[in-house]
Amino acid sequence: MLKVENVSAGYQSKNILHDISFSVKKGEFFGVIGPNGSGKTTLLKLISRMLPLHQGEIFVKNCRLADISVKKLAQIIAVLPQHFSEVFSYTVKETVALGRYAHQKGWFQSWSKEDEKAVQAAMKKTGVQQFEQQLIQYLSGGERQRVYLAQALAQQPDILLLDEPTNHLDLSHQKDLLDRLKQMTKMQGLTVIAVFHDLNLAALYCDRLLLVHKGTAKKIGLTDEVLIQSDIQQVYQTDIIRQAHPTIAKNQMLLIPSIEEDEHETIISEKAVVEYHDRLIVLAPIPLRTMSSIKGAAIGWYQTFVNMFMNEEGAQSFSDYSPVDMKKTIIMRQQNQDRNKIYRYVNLGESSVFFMITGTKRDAIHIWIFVNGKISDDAYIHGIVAATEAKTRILFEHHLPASQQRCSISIAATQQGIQIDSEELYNIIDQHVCDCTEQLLNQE
Ligand SMILES: Nc1ncnc2c1ncn2[C@@H]1O[C@H](COP(=O)(O)OP(=O)(O)OP(=O)(O)O)[C@@H](O)[C@H]1O
Repeated sequence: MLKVENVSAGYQSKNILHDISFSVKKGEFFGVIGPNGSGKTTLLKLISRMLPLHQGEIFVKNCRLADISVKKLAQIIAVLPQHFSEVFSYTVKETVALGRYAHQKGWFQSWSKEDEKAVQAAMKKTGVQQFEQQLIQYLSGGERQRVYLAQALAQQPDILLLDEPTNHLDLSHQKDLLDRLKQMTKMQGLTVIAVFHDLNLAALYCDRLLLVHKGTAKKIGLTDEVLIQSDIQQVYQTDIIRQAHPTIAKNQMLLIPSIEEDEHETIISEKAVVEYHDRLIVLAPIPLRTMSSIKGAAIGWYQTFVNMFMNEEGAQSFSDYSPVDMKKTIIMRQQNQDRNKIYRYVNLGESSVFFMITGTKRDAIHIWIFVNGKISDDAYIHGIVAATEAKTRILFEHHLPASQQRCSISIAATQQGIQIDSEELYNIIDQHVCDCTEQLLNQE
C-alpha cells in the first residue's frame, strides 16, 4: 500500500529525516514512535505530500506519490493532524462534510446520497452525531478531535494518517477510537499510520512500529521487537521497565519516577513484628511488592502481613481489632492457638532477608519471606519454588506427607537498595526454609 524508499527530507535545505525506508501493507495498523522533535510529524507530512522530498521516493498503491493528482491523493490518503487550523463558523456536520470534497464530481458539485451516507456513518463511528448542528467552536478539545477524525473517515480513504490521535481524548474515548480503527483495519482493509507518544497504546493496537531517533529509523518491526527496554531507555533517555500485560499477550512500558528514596532505608526484621496472643503482625513502614499463594493476593503491594492462630470465626474480628487497610493486608490462618514460630534474619551485606515461619506438625506451615532489597519477577518465582521444595523435603524427613499439610508462602520485597540475584535468593531461601522448618517441627 505504501513504500518509503531511502527518503531524506526536511525544511528549507536542511534534512530532518535521513535515509528512511519502510513499507506498510494494506490493512496494517502501523505506529510511529520516537521522542519529541525526532521527525515523526515531518514523516507524515512527506507521506501526505505537504512537504517535498530531498532524496528518495515514496510509492502509494504502486504509483509515485509525486505523480498522483491532488484529487486522487485526497481519495487515497486522509490526515488527522496534530494541530487544527480552526474554521469556527462551521457546524459539526458541515465540518465533517468537507471530507467529501475529493469524492464530488463535475463543475457543479452536488451532494449525493452516498455523500450523506458517508458523513452519517463517520459521525456515528466517532460519536459526534449528537452535536451535528452545533458550531465547532463550542466543543471541547476532545470533541473537536473526534469531529476532525469523522471528517477524515468521511473521506473514505485507503490510508489514514493520524498524528497523536488520542492526545485530547479521555480513557474511554481513546479506547473507543482505537478499537474502532483497529476494527476498520481488519474488516475494511483500512491502512492506519499513526504517531503515538503513548507507547502502551502503541503496543496494544499496532501491528508493527517504526522507532524514529534523531531523524533516522532506529528500529522497525513487531511491537515486541521494537519495544525493547534498553533501546527505549536509550532513545527516550529515561528509566522504564517492560512488563507483560496481565490479560493480553502484549508488553507494556512502565515509567519509573525519579523520586528520591527515603533517607532511612526500610529494613524488615523481627523488630517489625507485633505479637498478640492470637496473631503475629508484620507492619511494614512502606508497601512491599508481594507474591503470595494466598487466594486472591497473587502479586501486589501489601503493607500488613498477619499470621492468625485461631479459627475462622475469630478471624473475622481482625479489622475491628487492628485499624489497617484490609486492601493492603495479607492474612494467613492457623487452626490452633500454639503460636509456634521461628524468626531468622539473614544479613547479606547490602541486603538482607527476614524469615518468619509458623505452624505445627498437625496444622498448616506458613512461610513468610521478607526481602530487604530489589528482586525481579523471576526471583519471586524461584523463591516460591525454593521455599516449597525445602519445606516438602523437611516434611518428608519427618514422615509427614506434604499433601496433608496446608501451606502458604509469601515473598515480600522492599524493592529498595540493591538488586539481589535470583539464583542467590534461591539458595538462601532453600537453606533457611529448610533449617527453620526443621527447628519449627522440633519445637513440639
Ligand atoms: N516548519 C518547520 N520549519 C523548520 N523546522 C521545523 C518545522 N517543523 C518542524 N521543524 C523541526 O523539525 C524537527 C522534527 O519536528 P517534527 O515535528 O517532525 O518532530 P516530532 O517527532 O513530530 O515531534 P513531537 O513529538 O514533538 O511532535 C524539529 O527539530 C522541529 O524543530
